[in-house]
Amino acid sequence: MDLFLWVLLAVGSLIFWLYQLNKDYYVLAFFSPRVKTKDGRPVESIAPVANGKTIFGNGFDLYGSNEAEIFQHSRTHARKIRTSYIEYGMGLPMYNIIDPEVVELILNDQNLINKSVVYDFLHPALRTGLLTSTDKKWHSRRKILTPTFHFNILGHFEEVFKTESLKFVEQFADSSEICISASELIPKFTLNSICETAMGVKLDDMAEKGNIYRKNFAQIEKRFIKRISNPFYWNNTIYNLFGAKEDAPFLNIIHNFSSEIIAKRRILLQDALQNRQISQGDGDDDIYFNKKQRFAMLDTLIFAEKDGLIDHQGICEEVDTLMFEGFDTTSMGLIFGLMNMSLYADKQELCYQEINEFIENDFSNLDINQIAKLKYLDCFVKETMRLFPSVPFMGRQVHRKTELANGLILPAGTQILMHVFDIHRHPKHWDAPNEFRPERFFTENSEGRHIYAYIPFSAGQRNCIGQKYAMLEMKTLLIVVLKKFRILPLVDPKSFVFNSGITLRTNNNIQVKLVRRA
Ligand code: HEM
Repeated sequence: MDLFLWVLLAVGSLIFWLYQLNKDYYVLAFFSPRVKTKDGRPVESIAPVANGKTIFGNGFDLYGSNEAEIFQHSRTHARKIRTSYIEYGMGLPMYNIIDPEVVELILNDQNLINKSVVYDFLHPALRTGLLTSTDKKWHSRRKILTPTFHFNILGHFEEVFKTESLKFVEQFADSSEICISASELIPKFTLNSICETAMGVKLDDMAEKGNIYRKNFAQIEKRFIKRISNPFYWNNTIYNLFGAKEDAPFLNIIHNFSSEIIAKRRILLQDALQNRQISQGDGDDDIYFNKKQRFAMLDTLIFAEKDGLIDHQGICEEVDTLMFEGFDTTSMGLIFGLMNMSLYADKQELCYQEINEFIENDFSNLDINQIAKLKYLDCFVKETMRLFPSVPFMGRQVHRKTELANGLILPAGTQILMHVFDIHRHPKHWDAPNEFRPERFFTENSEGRHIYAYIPFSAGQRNCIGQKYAMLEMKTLLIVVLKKFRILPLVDPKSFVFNSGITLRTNNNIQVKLVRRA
């Protein structure tokens, strides 16, 4: 009897202790520390807590889901909850943001520049390059790479975009009309462009290897999503023991591809390294640049290596990062850009008229200055990226307790998930958010709109370093295609099923019909 009482007392005490502890930690969500408020108000009055599918908070909400279900999970919450919300799972609070007002608080906070744990899942592929690194390493890499995206350098890259765009349309030289799969052809164009501009290497004699690279990267992306959907694999040790070996063959192929590119460029640069001249100028000229040879971003890294600012491993990290960031993102922008041209004939016509006004038929004046005059095309591309942001999601991690101006206190370890896809379609900030209307971006129609309602390239310190490059590349191809062809629709986006990926994905093969202009 005594024993029974002792057991009862012990169990009662344990329950009482857990009950008390549950105020500070979501006990069943593996002791996730709770988000609190500065003035003691209920958290729900600022950010509702989403109901989980199991008693373990939200930790198993995605368990076993496929890419489309994972994508829909966040969309459904955004539709139902209609404001930024909190989830708890696997020992971590997750602050899901769909409001521009809250995104502004996060992206402007100097202490919130560390990426969320999800980006750790990219480490095997990208290691810790500019996208995934933190603190001093990130600062020093950003400093090395920033000058390579300077206006003057972009002017040189524009030459490459033009040449590659002309090569793109040359494929259809014999056809008066042709149905093409943008999903298949565009990634080849963007991979060629990034290899030449960033790496200074033409893919012409490595085309097959380029195809293999793209296929293997797609596999890595699938593995990445699988890892997100299985909370047991969020832990690196468990993943390395049970999941990582399946990644190895894909990783080897992409790392070998980038190593081969680096080796090729090192040979090309050997002369330049021997006789290198470093411009002493300030600002515009403050970049390693050999005038006899076309500059590539990789050159900056190789020269920085000579100055002891980066090592070979660091160069590989940045090359893998630039390849990945610079090819898949612009691919999606262009695929959806061509699709929207095909779907909205009247808006395509406005782009075409404008292009005809400013760009010669032989493209002789197609340069960065002329492209800047194409205001409607600019709005068209922006609207495409609003509805189909190549990077639909960004994550940050709170490394020490942080108070936000909206009254929330986020404990250390909180994962901040910014859903760009939902922010870009937030009904409070966008009229008829699902309609394609480039005119929204006219200056007079943008007045009063929250600046953070549109963040395809992020904002703040960790914004996209390649945004001007990306816009230029996408516009150049659209200009060349539009000058030569009318673009007709072959797909209905209503039938699309979106998938979660590192970038926005759909299983649908996006095709368009090109009809040669007279
Ligand atoms: C349509 C095309 C593109 C889109 C929509 C895009 C979007 C973004 C976004 C949203 C981020 C922030 C990611 C985050 O915070 O997690 C980012 C970062 C980055 N992007 Fe882009 N990007 C594009 C093209 C490019 C290109 C062409 C390059 C390079 C050639 C590039 C290089 C990078 C790098 C290196 C970062 C990391 C910057 C840092 O953390 O300092 N991106 N991009």
